[in-house]
Amino acid sequence: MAGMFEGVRIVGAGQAPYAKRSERGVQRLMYEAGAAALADAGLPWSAVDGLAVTCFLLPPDNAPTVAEHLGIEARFLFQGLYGGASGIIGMAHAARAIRDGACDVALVLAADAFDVAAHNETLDRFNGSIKEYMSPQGFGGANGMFALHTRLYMERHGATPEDFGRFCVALRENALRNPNALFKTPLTLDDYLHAKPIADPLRLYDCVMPCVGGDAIVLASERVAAGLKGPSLRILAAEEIHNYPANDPYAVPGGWSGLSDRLYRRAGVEPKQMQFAQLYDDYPVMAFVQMEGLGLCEPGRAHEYVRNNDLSWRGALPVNTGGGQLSAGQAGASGGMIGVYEAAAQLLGRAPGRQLDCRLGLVSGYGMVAYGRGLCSSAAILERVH
Ligand SMILES: CC(=O)CC(=O)SCCNC(=O)CCNC(=O)[C@H](O)C(C)(C)COP(=O)(O)OP(=O)(O)OC[C@H]1O[C@@H](n2cnc3c(N)ncnc32)[C@H](O)[C@@H]1OP(=O)(O)O
Repeated sequence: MAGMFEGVRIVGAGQAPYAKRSERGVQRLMYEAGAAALADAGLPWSAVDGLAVTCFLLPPDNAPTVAEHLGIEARFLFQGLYGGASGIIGMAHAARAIRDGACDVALVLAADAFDVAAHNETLDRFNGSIKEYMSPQGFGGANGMFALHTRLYMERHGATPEDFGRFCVALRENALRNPNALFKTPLTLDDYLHAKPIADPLRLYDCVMPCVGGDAIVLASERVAAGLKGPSLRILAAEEIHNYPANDPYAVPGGWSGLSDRLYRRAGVEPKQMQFAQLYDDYPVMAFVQMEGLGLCEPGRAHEYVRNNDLSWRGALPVNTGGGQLSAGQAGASGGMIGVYEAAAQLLGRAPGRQLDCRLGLVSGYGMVAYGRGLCSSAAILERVH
């Protein structure tokens, strides 16, 4: 079957390791992640002629200044404006540019240098409803909003704190095998349940920890990929949906149920074939909604799925195999690139300490950058070619 991204391959993945703090600026971290991905692919910087920068907190920098900083003479540039959905969207745009002959080798990258003051300012303003309705009441930031979503999910579906806790514990188990993850100590369900309250019902480990880091992948035309020694991946399908109308105004928002059928149909595969899922885990409840929308479990039943299935590397469908944002850290402005990186690294066989035996996997993204329901959702299915 002729795919959506015929003639395009993912050939490398790299990271600037996550850390709590660093003196290195965001451009430096992007350079480090890009250099690691290019070294992984076996390509020099001079081969790069396309760039997708997916950090949504980039201003006053922008994609041209990043290209300038990295010394890339670009024939394709993209800048992500879609929050945590941007990584997948940037990858898809870069793949289209290669498919259509605009460029041959594109870096898709993001990094976050994490400045506490700028971060707090952003969290109070980065979404219309938080800025205009919640922050003025002293209920600002993403923690306040997702506390409401979490409570709603609990009341509607009967989820318990233990269900969210099991999710966080599984991700920590995955992070312990990832040398680049921020969190290095085990987390028990008891630790989770007794952690400090943040915004009821959220506890500390329901929240991502903002950090420094960068993620990158390299896309190339089949012609370029054929000259490289390593394995390569196909993007079987990538979908995005924005401002997805919710039939139910009280449902936890998210558009994956609106893109899921198309995604699997265009990829020619089924949810049960997935060998991992890299979900956008800003809060466990959003990962639950992604599992449901993307057909990994029944609608409204993710909490039961988490009770009955091991989501760690030991289980049949490992989730967030590097620890996800909840346990590897949230290089928060990176537009969901952690999931894109982890999916590519796993399939390329370049996930030291945590490598799965896999050929096919799912990644999804989520951006909460507009008013209440004007959200950005994305997902992609990647396959190893050889
Ligand atoms: C982008 C999109 O479209 C959608 C999204 O992603 S929305 C999500 C955006 N991100 C956020 O909102 C960030 C959420 N996190 C937070 O606000 C903060 O981490 C928090 C309020 C949960 C905790 O902050 P805090 O109470 O000030 O903790 P702080 O005093 O900094 O740290 C105390 C300890 O807890 C640890 N810690 C802090 N946050 C942690 C977290 N989230 N998880 C685990 N440990 C954490 C620290 O490492 C520190 O440990 P040590 O004493 O061992 O050094």
